[in-house]
Order: sequence, then structure tokens, then C-alpha cells
Amino acid sequence: MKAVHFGAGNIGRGFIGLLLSRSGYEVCFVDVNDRVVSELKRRGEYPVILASEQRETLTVTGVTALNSMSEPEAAARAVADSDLVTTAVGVSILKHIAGTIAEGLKLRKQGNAEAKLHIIACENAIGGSSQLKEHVYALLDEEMRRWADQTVAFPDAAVDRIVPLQQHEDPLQVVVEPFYEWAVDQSQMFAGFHKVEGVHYVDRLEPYIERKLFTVNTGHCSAAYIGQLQGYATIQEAMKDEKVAGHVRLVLAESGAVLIAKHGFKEAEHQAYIETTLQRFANPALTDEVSRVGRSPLRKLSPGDRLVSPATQAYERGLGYDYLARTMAAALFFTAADDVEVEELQAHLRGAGPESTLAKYTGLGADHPIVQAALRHYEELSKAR
Ligand SMILES: NC(=O)C1=CN([C@@H]2O[C@H](COP(=O)(O)OP(=O)(O)OC[C@H]3O[C@@H](n4cnc5c(N)ncnc54)[C@H](O)[C@@H]3O)[C@@H](O)[C@H]2O)C=CC1
Ligand SMILES: O=P(O)(O)OC[C@H]1O[C@](O)(CO)[C@@H](O)[C@@H]1O
Repeated sequence: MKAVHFGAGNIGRGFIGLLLSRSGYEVCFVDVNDRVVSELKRRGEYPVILASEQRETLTVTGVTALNSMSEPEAAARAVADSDLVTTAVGVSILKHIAGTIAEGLKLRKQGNAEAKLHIIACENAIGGSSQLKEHVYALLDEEMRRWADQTVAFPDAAVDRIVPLQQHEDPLQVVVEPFYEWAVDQSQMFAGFHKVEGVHYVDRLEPYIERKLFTVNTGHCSAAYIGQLQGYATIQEAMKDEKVAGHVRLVLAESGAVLIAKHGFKEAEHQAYIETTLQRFANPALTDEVSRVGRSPLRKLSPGDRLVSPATQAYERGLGYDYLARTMAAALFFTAADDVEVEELQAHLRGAGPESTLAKYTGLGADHPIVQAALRHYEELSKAR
């Protein structure tokens, strides 16, 4: 069994590659980072360390890698010959890997036309695989699309494992939290597929992806934005401050009310999920920088993402959204080196002011009550600085 995984970064090596390898797949990573690609090729294995008291080391074996910039034909050939394709590159990068996948599908149609293929985007987004499918289909002609409709499926997925930035001498070593959840929509899959051990195959993904995105990711970015305003560099430090942890709890109570009302989660079970999430954020065996967790603030402020979507759904149901709005306001103060979205956000903020910035990037328009609530918080947070 062969799998091709795009993105040999933290989630790629520390989560998806690990589970695929444990399920008997030979994993070929495709990346643009030459150092990581060369090392994977040379060693064929790498260590994953669980961030717990025992610090157990798992060795992922049977792996190789290709650089899609310098070896594009080999990367396309790997897709053509694979049994499964996965990605963890960042949702904004999906359009850049679509070309290699499209070329791979063309080769596959010539020599491996009957074998069904699943392509699963493991990104923090609703409908990540569906988005990837659109990018790939835009590069295929009508005949190829008809063939792909019968042969290639793009099941959506939800992935959850906290993997901070890695700073080790060994460029392949990756330290991950012990917890993980990978849910895949099996209603979008061909029958008889080879199951990956540890994946939770579900008939309806929406409750899983929304619970994950609107709890783990909503809470995490709230800790990052409010935590940075309080002067903290890491999530672990920030979560020790009741001002930050208390805010995160209030945010999760708002998104939780939406999740309970919409998906019928039992209140006590959802509260337990929140408590587990808060403990994961505080894990003393991890050092997770607020700059990583708050990264790409425009994506995080965008309409379908972890702040605006639960706030809008709360508003539509007559539920509270004020603490979600406060996190949106705090996002406007977020700084991180080398983050192009921070630069764009700050440039717009300087030129057009907070109301226009919130209206534009949330997609809600200036008059929306959520934007007006965020604006009030922005003014209050500005005075407090
Ligand atoms: N790190 C985490 O805790 C979690 C991350 N995620 C999601 O997983 C995805 C990946 O995140 P991380 O692993 O943290 O990021 P990362 O930055 O560690 O890894 C991304 C990898 O993609 C590679 N890449 C960039 N452009 C590429 C291209 N054109 N072709 C092939 N590879 C390319 C990069 O070189 C890098 O190795 C994101 O969508 C993120 O939201 C989801 C759950 C947890
Ligand atoms: O690129 P993003 O969306 O910030 O992804 C990282 C997020 O995903 C998580 O790993 C949760 O699964 C958090 O660590 C973090 O908030």
C-alpha cells in the first residue's frame, strides 16, 4: 500500500505520516523544503516523541520523499501509482499542490485507470478536501473530470493534534501531544476502502468538524490573541493567567451553546470536551508560541472560520457572541514576524481604521451587530494598552 502525503511539516510527520505508516502504508512525502526532503530520503525514518511524562519515542519507518519543485514529474508519478493521497500544507497552499495532483491523475488514467483513489485534505478548514477538488478539477478537461468522478473521491476530514513549532537539532524529529482525532466523511468514499488505523470514519462530518474547529481552534486562537495582549509569549504561560483562561472559557461557552443547539451534543459531554481541550492547551510538556497559534489572522477572521462562523450562528439563534467578538477585536492587535497576513491586516488597519478592517475581513459589513460589538471591544482594548 502506497500513500503520498503533501506537506512533511508538523502535522504531516507528527500525525498523518505516523498513522499511515502504522497502518502499513509506505509513505512518500512531497514537500518544497529541501532539507527535510533530503533527510527523509537519506534516512527513510524519523522519530515522533509524545509530549507526556514518559516522553515515548515512536519511530516512523518506510518513508521517503520528493521535492515537488525540483522533481515535479516524480511527484506526479507517485500520485499516479498511489493508493491514497493526503495533505497537510495549509488551506491556502492547496491551490499550489493542485497542479501536481492533476498531472498525477492524468498519468493514472493512462496506466492505472481502474484503481479507485481517495484524496484527503487534512487541514483546519470546513470542506478542505472539497476545496482541493475544485482546484484540481479546474486543471482537468471534461473527459478527465468524467473519469475522475467515477474513480477519485475527495472525502472531507477533521484533524486534531497540537503540534507546536519544532526546534531540534534533528530536522525530522517532531514532538506531538499524545491526543489525536482524525475524522473522515465515509459517505464521500468508495466502498471497500482500506481503513487507516486510528481514523474515525463517520457518516456526517459536520458535527465533528464544527465541534473541533469551534472549540479547539476557537479557544486556541482566543488564548493566543488575548494572551499576547497580556504580554505572554506562549499558550502555556497565557493559560496560567485567569484573565486569559477565563476569557477562553467564556468564548467556548458561546461556541458551545451553538454546537449543543445545532448538533444536539449533550451539555455534560460537551463540557467534558471543553475541559479536555483546556487541559491540552495547558500541557506543560509542550511549548506552543502564541505567534504560531495566532498565525494567519485574516484566515482566522474570515467568514467560514473559527470566530465569525460560530458568532454568526449564535447571532442567528439569538445566542451570545460578545466574547467571540472580543477575540476578533484582539486579533487586530496580533503581531508575528514573517506573517504576510499580519502585514496586510496592519496596513489596512492603519489606512482605513478598525471598523472598515473588521467589516472587510469578517465579510459581515460595518453595520452588523457582531462587527459593532468587536469595534467596542477594540476601543476598550486600545485604551487599556
Ligand atoms: N500544527 C498543528 O497543531 C495543526 C495543524 N493543522 C493544520 O495542518 C496543516 C499543516 O499545518 P502544520 O503542519 O502545522 O504546518 P507546517 O508549516 O509545519 O507544515 C506545512 C508543510 O507544507 C509544506 N509546503 C508548503 N508549500 C508546499 C507546496 N507547495 N508543496 C508541498 N509542500 C508544501 C511546508 O514546507 C511544510 O513542510 C494546516 O492546514 C494546519 O491548519 C491541523 C491540526 C493541528
Ligand atoms: O493553521 P492553524 O489553523 O492555526 O492550525 C493550528 C491549530 O490547530 C491545532 O493544532 C488544533 O488541532 C491548534 O494547535 C492550532 O490552534
